[in-house]
Amino acid sequence: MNEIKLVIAGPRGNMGREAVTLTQETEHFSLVAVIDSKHDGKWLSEVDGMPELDIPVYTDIKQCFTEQKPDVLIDLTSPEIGKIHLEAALDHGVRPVIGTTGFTQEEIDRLRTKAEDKGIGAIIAPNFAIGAILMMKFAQTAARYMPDVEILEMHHDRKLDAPSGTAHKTAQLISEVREAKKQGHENETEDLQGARGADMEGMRIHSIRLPGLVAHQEVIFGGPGQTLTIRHDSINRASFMPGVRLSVETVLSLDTLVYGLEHIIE
Ligand SMILES: NC(=O)c1ccc[n+]([C@@H]2O[C@H](COP(=O)([O-])OP(=O)(O)OC[C@H]3O[C@@H](n4cnc5c(N)ncnc54)[C@H](O)[C@@H]3O)[C@@H](O)[C@H]2O)c1
Ligand SMILES: O=C(O)C1=N[C@H](C(=O)O)CCC1
Repeated sequence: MNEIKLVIAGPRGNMGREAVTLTQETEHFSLVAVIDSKHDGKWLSEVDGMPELDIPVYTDIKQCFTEQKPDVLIDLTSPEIGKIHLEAALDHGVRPVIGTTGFTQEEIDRLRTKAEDKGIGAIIAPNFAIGAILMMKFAQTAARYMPDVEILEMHHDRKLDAPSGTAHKTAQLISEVREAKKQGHENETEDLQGARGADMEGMRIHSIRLPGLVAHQEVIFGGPGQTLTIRHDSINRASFMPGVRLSVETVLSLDTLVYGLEHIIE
């Protein structure tokens, strides 16, 4: 396979560190620069706790793209910054692989049009773990037969966004196969605000944040006399790296924006 020149945004984070390791362990991946919120002009090796790599650190993504001309950007920063970086990548003809969440459908549609106008691929992946993609696919299938469903997502307590991108995507996939439906008792009340969770087309989404967790989700279906629970657990961030690698390799041959790895692992 040809060498792929990569830039990682957020290299000091939990995911960014794993991604830096991935680039070092993958023969055809060449990490040419990283984008950090500080340490501009340093080498990665000069940043506390980072590996001994002579890779330049930039704080200005545009400067980075102009000087390094990477093929692919991997963004693992925050929902707010991920959006800005995706747009900057498209503007510079760099193919973005975005791991951050929080994109609205309108934003996705607009960015897809932009990617298509430029004729380059882009991937937004709310969850890179293959098991999580399967959980979502299985949940979509189950919802055709058991439309009463609640989603329980559980993450570490450093997570900024709620509900998780995965829960949101799961609800969206389920809504493609089931009619909107109010669940629970028609006269139910919330004596404590939020007790019934968020409401998406009648599906309830509950977000748990605790130290010790990484990323977990249960999709619980209920029908007369039975329940079905589909559960996925990421027990460490290495679980996301095969999906990151697949995304980088796939985005090169796309000419549109793909939202969700379920479109890639058919
Ligand atoms: N898609 C997935 O499978 C998946 C998996 C895990 C996490 N995530 C998402 O990825 C993101 C990162 O997760 P994490 O656990 O590594 O978080 P983290 O807080 O450990 O790391 C985020 C890093 O981004 C850096 N950063 C912030 N602003 C920046 C900027 N302007 N430029 C460059 N770097 C900047 C921070 O300094 C930090 O080092 C989150 O949005 C999270 O929800 C996605
Ligand atoms: O750690 C996080 O933050 C994660 N976010 C993703 C989400 O919002 O769905 C899933 C993987 C971990």
